[in-house]
Amino acid sequence: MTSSRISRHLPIINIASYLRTSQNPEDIAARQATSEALHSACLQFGFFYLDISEYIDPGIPEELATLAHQFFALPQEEKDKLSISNQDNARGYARLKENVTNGKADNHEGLDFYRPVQDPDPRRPLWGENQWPDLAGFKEKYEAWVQKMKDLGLIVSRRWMAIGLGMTPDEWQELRSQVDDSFWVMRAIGYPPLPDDHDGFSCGAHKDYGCLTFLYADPIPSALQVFLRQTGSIAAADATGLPVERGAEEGVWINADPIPGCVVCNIGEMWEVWTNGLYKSTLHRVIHRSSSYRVSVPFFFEPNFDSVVKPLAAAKRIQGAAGSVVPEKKPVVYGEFLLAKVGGNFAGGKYDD
Ligand SMILES: N=C(N)NCCCC[C@H](N)C(=O)O
Ligand SMILES: O=C(O)CCC(=O)C(=O)O
Ligand SMILES: [Fe+2]
Repeated sequence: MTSSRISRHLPIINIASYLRTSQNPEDIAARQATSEALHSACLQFGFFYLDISEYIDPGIPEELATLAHQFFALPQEEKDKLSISNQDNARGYARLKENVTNGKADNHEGLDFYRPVQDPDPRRPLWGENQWPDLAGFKEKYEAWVQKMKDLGLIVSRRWMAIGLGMTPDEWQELRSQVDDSFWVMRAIGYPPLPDDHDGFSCGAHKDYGCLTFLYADPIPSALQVFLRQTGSIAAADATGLPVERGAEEGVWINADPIPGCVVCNIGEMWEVWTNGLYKSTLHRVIHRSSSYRVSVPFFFEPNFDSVVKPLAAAKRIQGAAGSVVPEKKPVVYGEFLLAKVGGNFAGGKYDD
């Protein structure tokens, strides 16, 4: 069994081997192959599918989507009761077009949850309390998902970094201490079809902020799109890509349609710093035009709030061995970076003064 196959351009990587801890040669070889597939997926795309069907029953994320549909179908005044303005302007419900990307209103509504904090204070940015809908099973099922996705983040990082990036056990322990209390974010996003006259996107082009995003979405094609920079290999790989964009950087937008049993996974900007640019965090956007209401549930596995993210020795060794001279990226305190990002997500935030 191979752990990776190329389909619709983005690799599909099955993590089953990571769930087995045995040291028999077959399992070791399978984990090696999985890590190599992750490494090359990130060198090439920064985006891939993780087949998690042996890790979690595929019916479980479908239940999350069903609950999200129920929530978004409530009357506007019911949804507004959970408004982010009740809290820290981040945790809770944001109306259609309240989120802004690249200066334009996004045609989606969303319900955001963050890692709970010890001493909540709604006046402190990001430090309020989560607001859960009063729908049977909602909180329990989403909280169970948070636990599974946090574990997945650690399982994937550990094997991948040790084998794929060639980290020593000590180096992994050091990195582990920066993600073991992840300041995770989870969103339920609701996308009505994009009106023809809307000046913007369902979600404008952006990079994710942290480490790893695990996205479940309704099985609707042609919504999420990923920007592939136009390099020789990508140009050759692309047969059905959308029209080439001419801008600062050339490339193609390809669809990342849902695949049963898989989550779409991409690396965020902190990974770009850790790998000193060896891995690139990839732009993506959502253009949802089909007639149905679309729901997606991204889980963002992020560093700890206080983590100081800086280029890893393992990445610099790889760059050194390849003879590439790469200027070293500056350290970033994750929590500060996140605060600046979230502050920019709204047209006129309450912390603007
Ligand atoms: N935590 C994450 N990645 N949330 C999604 C970001 C969506 C883009 C955002 N409005 C922006 O302009 O950055
Ligand atoms: O809804 C999607 O497919 C993607 C959403 C996304 O990229 C995000 O929330 O960061
Ligand atoms: Fe995203």
